[in-house]
Amino acid sequence: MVVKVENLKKLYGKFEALKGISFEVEEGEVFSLLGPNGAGKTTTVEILIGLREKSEGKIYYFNKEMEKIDKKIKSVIGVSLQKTELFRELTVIETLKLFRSFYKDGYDPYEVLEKIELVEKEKERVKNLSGGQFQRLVVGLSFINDPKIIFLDEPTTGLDPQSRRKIWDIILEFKDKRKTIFLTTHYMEEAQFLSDRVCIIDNGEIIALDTPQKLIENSNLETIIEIDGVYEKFGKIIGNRTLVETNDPNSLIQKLIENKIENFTVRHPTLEDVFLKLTGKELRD
Ligand SMILES: Nc1ncnc2c1ncn2[C@@H]1O[C@H](COP(=O)(O)OP(=O)(O)OP(=O)(O)O)[C@@H](O)[C@H]1O
Repeated sequence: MVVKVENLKKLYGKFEALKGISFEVEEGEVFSLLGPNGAGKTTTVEILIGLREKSEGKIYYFNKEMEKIDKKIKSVIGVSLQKTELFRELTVIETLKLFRSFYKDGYDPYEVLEKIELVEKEKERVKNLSGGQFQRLVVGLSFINDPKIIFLDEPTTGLDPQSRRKIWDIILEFKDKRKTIFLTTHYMEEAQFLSDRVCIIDNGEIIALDTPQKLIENSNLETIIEIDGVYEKFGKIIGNRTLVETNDPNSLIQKLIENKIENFTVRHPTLEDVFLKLTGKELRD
């Protein structure tokens, strides 16, 4: 086991942001915390990397309990935070070299430059990078010390699909190297695609934890029909769509057609449907 938490609690004043969560992260897995805004994902990550104090509970790294996250542990973890600030006037390569200089061991900055596909931007100032390029640089910095475990807190939030895909490729490369990745995201398709196990968190509590496939199987959801438009008598209304869960799609489709409803898609359930079933809420923003 790489990281384990037991009954982790965090209070901000009287507000309980984490209500006693427990989980274990195994070596070489992509473990995702999936939950909506405010679920407690950043709080969890920042406690695990030693940026915030826990209120209660136990944290273990490599089977050893840690009262404080010490320097030794910090040297084997990599971190990409949501609101990372970099020196805007430095160039990309200067930034990589600077961060590399903080550690004894690690990657050659030029190798990282290649991995994050910013070779053409080597001499560009950080302030001139696009959102996706900046985020790739942040992810690159998270593994410059060749860490054993990498924490990526919502690394793709706000990025376009192509930039998101590039970050996914970097994450998959880590995975191939058997690195342990602790990812937080509120994109269910990201969690579903990248993760070995997903921990669904809402309001500071874990509501499910398993492989994406098992989470879907155990939800007993069968077929989902998504109708364009609001039809309360058929299912749950999500924005301007209606979601219907059914184990008899054929008769439902017939019913829809009889009601002159033709704009719908039939699909397999996703983690988003699991989340909706467990919480009654949508995962999306
Ligand atoms: N420093 C703080 N003081 C008071 N409340 C806080 C503080 N930081 C976070 N919170 C609250 O704790 C809860 C969990 O926040 P957290 O940032 O961990 O959620 P999150 O799942 O990471 O959400 P997001 O995706 O928006 O970052 C939220 O209700 C948030 O408002």
